Amino acid sequence: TRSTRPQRLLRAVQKKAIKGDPQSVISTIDYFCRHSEWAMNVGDEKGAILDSVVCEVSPSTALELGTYCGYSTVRIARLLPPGTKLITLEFNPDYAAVARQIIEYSGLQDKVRVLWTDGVNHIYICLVEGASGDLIPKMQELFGIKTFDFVFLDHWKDRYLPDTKLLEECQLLRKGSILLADNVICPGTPDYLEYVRNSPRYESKYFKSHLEYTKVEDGLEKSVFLG
Ligand SMILES: O=C(NC/C=C/[C@H]1O[C@@H](n2cnc3cncnc32)[C@H](O)[C@@H]1O)c1cc([N+](=O)[O-])cc(O)c1O
Ligand SMILES: [Mg+2]
Repeated sequence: TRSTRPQRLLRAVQKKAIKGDPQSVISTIDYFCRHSEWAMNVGDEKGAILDSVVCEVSPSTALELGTYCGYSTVRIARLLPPGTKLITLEFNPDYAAVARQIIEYSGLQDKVRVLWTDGVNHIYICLVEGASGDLIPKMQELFGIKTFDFVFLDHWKDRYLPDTKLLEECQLLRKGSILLADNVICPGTPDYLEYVRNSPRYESKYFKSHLEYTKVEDGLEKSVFLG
């Protein structure tokens, strides 16, 4: 059967990127998506904004919702000091398999710790297969996480708001926690945007950019949880 787009993206990384070099993995994926096949990675332009926010926050605990191929996982992990806990959630096993290989190819697998959700044994790779709605309530129990300093939202757009409310309910956000949301214009997350921009519990700011690898407007919304 025909390969999938994530598999073709992985093959491009294995063929063209320098093993153990995260920047080369990132550049290879961006080149592939610009010149061969578009894919829904946050991309280089919005990725630079993501980088600046990660550096500014320098989180000791971080959560990514929607790993997909692991592009933004590598972008984030390459900026984190060792010992940081970056949990990335992906419920599609095929995407998770590709992401794990891309994370390992970049040499970041020890930095990006994952705990499986099978509850049987904890294999330390930071990629958890499971749905955010099921996993968020288990963060303390499974990973010993008290609160997240940084959350990157890039999964199904209608999950941003329910998962943000779930993070609040599970007390996984503290005063000063930063939420950074991709695609708030395209494809758009209107209910999430309305919430973080009008809730007294958040201070929000929009970073105008473009949809990855295109000239279409898109942007990132950075929201500080005020407690
Ligand atoms: O649709 C987009 N992203 C959805 C991303 C979804 C990814 O997150 C996972 N997921 C979903 N809910 C989950 C819950 N729990 C765990 N993984 C989950 C899905 O298995 C997929 O790997 C998108 C679309 C465009 N676009 O131009 O069309 C551009 C973008 O930048 C995008 O991010
Ligand atoms: Mg996105």
